[in-house]
Amino acid sequence: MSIKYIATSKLPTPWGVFEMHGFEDTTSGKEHVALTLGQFDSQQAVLGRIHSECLTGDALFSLRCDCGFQLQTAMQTIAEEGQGFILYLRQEGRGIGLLNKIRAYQLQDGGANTVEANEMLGFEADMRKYDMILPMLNKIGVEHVRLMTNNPRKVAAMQNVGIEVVERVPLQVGKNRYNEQYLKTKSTQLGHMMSEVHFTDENTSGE
Ligand SMILES: Nc1nc2c(ncn2[C@@H]2O[C@H](COP(=O)(O)OP(=O)(O)OP(=O)(O)O)[C@@H](O)[C@H]2O)c(=O)[nH]1
Repeated sequence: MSIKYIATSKLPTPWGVFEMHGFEDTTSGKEHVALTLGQFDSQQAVLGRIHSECLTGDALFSLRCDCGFQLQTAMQTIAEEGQGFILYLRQEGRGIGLLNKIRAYQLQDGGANTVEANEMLGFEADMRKYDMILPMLNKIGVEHVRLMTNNPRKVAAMQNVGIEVVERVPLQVGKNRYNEQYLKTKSTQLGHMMSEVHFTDENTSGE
């Protein structure tokens, strides 16, 4: 994998004006994005998130997952703090791609859970890789992180490439009647650290 920095622009959002840095994985052709807000001191632990692409949740308002809620909450929290970053990684569907995720959703409509559906299609439950994060974090000047995630694999992935995770900040938002089973499976089979009590039930009664 070889990550090439391409360009930086402003990205005005409802939560603040972020800087958007574009990167290309010249081996796979995948295009990744880092959003930053504020100036970083390399000695300081910066609030941040690694977010994997979820077209359905991030852009199409899907209630099948918690992705869109997590992305929005992370951007809002960074804006409130006045500083932080998001690495938006183009590994849709935990790395199986959008069309395979739709195949997996079809199987889930028939009763499989999110892990079983991946396996029925011949994939591992989680195919994501995180090798791109080091060159991206180097470019935006981050060495120490307070990571917003419930996923211990992301904490390990950062530490594996030499980035210190000073603190894991839980990000439990967006529970609703459509994703309850999905969140439960993430917790019981994918190792996500989630406690029922901290879920917020947002605008998603589904009535
Ligand atoms: N294969 C598959 N992928 C899914 C499904 N639901 C969501 N996803 C993908 O799961 C990934 C979730 O990414 P993140 O929110 O960054 O990561 P996470 O593992 O949930 O960890 P957190 O940091 O706690 O949110 C995205 O790539 C989604 O497209 C599903 O049912 N099947």
